[in-house]
Amino acid sequence: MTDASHDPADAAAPSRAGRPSRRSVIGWGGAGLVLGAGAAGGTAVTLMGGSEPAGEAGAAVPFHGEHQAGIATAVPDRLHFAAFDVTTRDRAALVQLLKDWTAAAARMTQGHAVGDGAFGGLPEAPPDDTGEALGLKPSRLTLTVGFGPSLFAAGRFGLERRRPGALVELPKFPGDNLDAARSGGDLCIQACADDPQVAVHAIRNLARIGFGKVAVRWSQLGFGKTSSTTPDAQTPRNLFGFKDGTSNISGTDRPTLERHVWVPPADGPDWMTKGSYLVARRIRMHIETWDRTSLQEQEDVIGRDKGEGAPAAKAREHDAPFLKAMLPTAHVRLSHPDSNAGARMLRRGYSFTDGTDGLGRLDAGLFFLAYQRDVRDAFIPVQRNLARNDALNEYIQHVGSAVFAVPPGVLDQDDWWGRGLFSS
Ligand SMILES: C=CC1=C(C)c2cc3[nH]c(cc4nc(cc5[nH]c(cc1n2)c(C)c5CCC(=O)O)C(CCC(=O)O)=C4C)c(C)c3C=C
Ligand SMILES: [Fe+2]
Repeated sequence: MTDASHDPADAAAPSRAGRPSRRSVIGWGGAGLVLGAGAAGGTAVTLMGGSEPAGEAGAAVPFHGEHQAGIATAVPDRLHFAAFDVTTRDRAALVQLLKDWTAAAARMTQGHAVGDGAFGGLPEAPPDDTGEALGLKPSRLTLTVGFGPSLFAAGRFGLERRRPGALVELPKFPGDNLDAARSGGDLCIQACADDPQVAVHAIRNLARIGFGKVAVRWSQLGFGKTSSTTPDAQTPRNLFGFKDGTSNISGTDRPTLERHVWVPPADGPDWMTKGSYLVARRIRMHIETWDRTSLQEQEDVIGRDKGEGAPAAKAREHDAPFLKAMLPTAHVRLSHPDSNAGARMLRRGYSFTDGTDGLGRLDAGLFFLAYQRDVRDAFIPVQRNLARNDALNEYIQHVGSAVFAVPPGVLDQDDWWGRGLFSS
C-alpha cells in the first residue's frame, strides 16, 4: 500500500500521478471548487472566495490537532464504526499499518483519494482507492482510532506494561445480553460524516489497507445522531421519539471537556494525555413495545416530556431538571450527574436499524458512544445505576459492548496514530 505521508494533502495541486484529487473533481464538475485547506488547515476555502467553517455540512474537518477529531467536533448525521482484530503477530507490521492508516485518513478527511487515487495508475494493479467517494465533498468526515484492552495482552506486541489503568474491561451489568461477535476488538475506527457513502468509503479503504494484518471483527452503521455536541442546534430525537442530547457536554465547553473528557497528564500514562476513553454499546430498542405504551408512561420513563423535551414539572427543554419531580426510576433522574457523584460523559450515539429479527420486529436501537476521561468514574457507575433501576430497561437491551483507549490527536504530517504508544 502506498504511504502517502510524504505527499502533502494539498487540494490545489494535482495528485502525484497528475490526476485531480477527490475534492478538485467536485470543483471541476462545477459545484463549489474547494481549494486550500491543507491537511492541518482549519477551514476549506472555496472558489467563490468565501470560507467554509469546518462545522458546516460538506466542509473538511481538520485532521491534525491536539485531540482527535470525532470527539468534541460537531456530530454529522452518519456513522460507520468498525472494530478490528489484529491478525498479524509482527509488531513492525502493526506499526506500519498505523502509519499507513494515518496517511490515508489525513487524505480522506480532507476530501482526497487514498494514495495515487482510483484510476489512471498501472493497469496491472488494483488502484489505491476504491473510487466510490470520487466527486463527493469531504462531508465533515472524521476518523477516530482507538485501542482495545486485548491489544495489550501479554505475548502479543509487548504492550502489557503500557496499558492504561483506566482501560478496564467493562463488568457484566444486570440485564446485559452481549453477543461476543458484536463486542470487543483490538482496534476501532469511528467514521462520522454527513454523507454515508463517504463514511463507508473511509472504513472500506482502511480495512483494505489492513488486509493481511487486521480483520474486521464487527461493524455498525448509524444514522440520525442521537446526541449533539452543538447545543445551539436543534436537539436530535432517538427512535423512541424523544429529544436526546439535551444535557450533553458541548464541544466548545473547554472547562467541562478538560474535566470530564480529555485525559490530563496527571492521570497517565503519558501516551494517553489529551486522549479519551470510548465506550460503545449496541442497545436494542424494543420499539413495538414502546409504541404500545401510553404517552404518560413514556414521559415518566424518560423524565422529560415528549414534545418540548422539558424536564418533569418544567416548561422548556433547557430548564434545569428538578430530579425529585421525576419518578425514582426515571432515566434522566438516574443518569443525571447529581445521582452519580458528578459523573459526566460526552455522548455521541447514533440510531440504527438492521432489518428484522425473524419475529417480525425491527432490529433497531441506539448505538451508544460515550467519551470520558475515565470509564471507572463515568460510564461504569452510571450504567450500574441504570442497569439496576432504570424504567427504560423494560424497553431496551444491551447486546454489544466494547471499550477503547482513544489516543491524542495526530499533530502533523510526521506524526501517526499510536506513535506515543509504540515509541519508548
Ligand atoms: C450509561 C449511560 C447511558 C446509557 C446506556 C443511556 C441509554 C439511553 N438513553 C436514552 C435516552 C435518553 N437519555 C437521556 C439523557 C441521558 N442519558 C445518559 C446516559 C445514558 N443513556 C445521560 C448521562 C443523560 C443526561 C442526564 C442529564 O444530565 O440530565 C435523555 C434525555 C435528554 C438528554 O439530556 O439527552 C434521553 C431521551 C435511550 C433511549 C437509551 C438507550 C437506548
Ligand atoms: Fe440516556
